[in-house]
Amino acid sequence: MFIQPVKGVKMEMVVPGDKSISHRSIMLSSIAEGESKIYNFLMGEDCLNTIDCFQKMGVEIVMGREYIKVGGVGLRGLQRPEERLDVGNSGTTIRLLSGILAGQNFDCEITGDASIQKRPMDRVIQPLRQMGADIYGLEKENYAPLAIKGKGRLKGIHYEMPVASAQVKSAILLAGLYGDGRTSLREFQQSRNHTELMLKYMGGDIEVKGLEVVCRPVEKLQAREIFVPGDISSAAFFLVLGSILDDGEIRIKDVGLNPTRTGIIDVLLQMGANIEVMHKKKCSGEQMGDIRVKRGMLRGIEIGGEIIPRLIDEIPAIAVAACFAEGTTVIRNAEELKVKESNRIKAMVTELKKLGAFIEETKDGMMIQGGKALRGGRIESYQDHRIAMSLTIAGLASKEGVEIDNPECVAISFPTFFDIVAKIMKNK
Ligand SMILES: O=C(O)C1=C[C@@H](OP(=O)(O)O)[C@@H](O)[C@H](O)C1
Ligand SMILES: C=C(OP(=O)(O)O)C(=O)O
Repeated sequence: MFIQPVKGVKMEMVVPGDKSISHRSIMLSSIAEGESKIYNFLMGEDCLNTIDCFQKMGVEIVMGREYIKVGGVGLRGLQRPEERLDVGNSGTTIRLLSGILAGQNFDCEITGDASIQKRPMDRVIQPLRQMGADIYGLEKENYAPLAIKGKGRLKGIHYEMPVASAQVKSAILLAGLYGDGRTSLREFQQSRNHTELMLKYMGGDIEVKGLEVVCRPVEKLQAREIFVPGDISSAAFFLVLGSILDDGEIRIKDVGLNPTRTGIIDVLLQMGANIEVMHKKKCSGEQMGDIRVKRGMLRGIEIGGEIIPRLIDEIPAIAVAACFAEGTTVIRNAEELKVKESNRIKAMVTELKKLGAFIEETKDGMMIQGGKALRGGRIESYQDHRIAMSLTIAGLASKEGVEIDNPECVAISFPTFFDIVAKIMKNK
């Protein structure tokens, strides 16, 4: 697919529903009691795989035009799937679902695509085993496919988290619903808290004290209406584009603004971007609002430490912004990027170099010397949606455009991405 360069953009857009919240909405509604309605659910491949897993466990999930209807079966109502569950490309699905499956009364197996089978699962296996779960890699220790022999009831534990990961935290909290008492954990750094917020919204017993989260089992979760805000991780590509094009203004409506996710806005503002957040409101326990971005004179900054979990998925897009910023940008403490859908540090460094960027890999991140225009060229997506979309933004802002191999992976989190890009290229 060829991405042609554009000079400017003036448009208002919406981005699809938040991926993290969409996954959780299906999981929690499935084990709640009663019928939930989910509005603005992300119809991306990852979230559709979550739906498929729960349908295979007997949950009735109906996709309507306006909302998705989930017939909650209660905490004890899931049925043993007749076949191996398949999460496709979705790390969130396999890790969160492991927590739920560990507490069931049946055995099952769960797997995913080639990328999932290379991603570390010991981070959930270890705490779940401490809770008494019987979970192991079927072919290779600590990797999918996983076998989970349901224990019915788990032990409440306290867990000190060695990685900043919302997926690990969520797996423990979801397993905690099946615990014999209090389950608690302390985060190493604050990660996204959608599981805590949604559990609370549906009647769960969750207490948060700083970096400590405590979960106690409840008799039931209550079905609710859930409105999923736009995904700030999808908006991020256009926040970067609006900041680096010569002439432009982009407004993105109804974007999730949960403070555990807004690191991208903080970083772009610190780089000198012209961003304004408006019309803030709260919806189903989550914050949202509109964002407006115009060109800013970006400068390089240092990014590392506690902000990393608040922008972990946006680092590929930030690397593109850094190419257009005067001076040096250094990204540190981002080792987690090496175990995502692809090694995102290596992927961005290799591909941006092909476009003419001055960028080097470091042991835990990258260093970018910005301020010179990107030439353009032919690049590879590594079948990783965030890489494909970040490099598309680089292409739109480049001198000669880019040819992207394997762009279809954007459907994992942002199926309408290239429709928006096509509009931008048409209106250039
Ligand atoms: O909990 C979630 O929904 C997610 C958590 C993050 O992963 P980690 O928990 O591995 O950091 C993030 O990268 C992923 O896209 C979604
Ligand atoms: C890392 C991601 O997702 P997951 O871990 O769910 O595959 C992502 O969407 O960037």
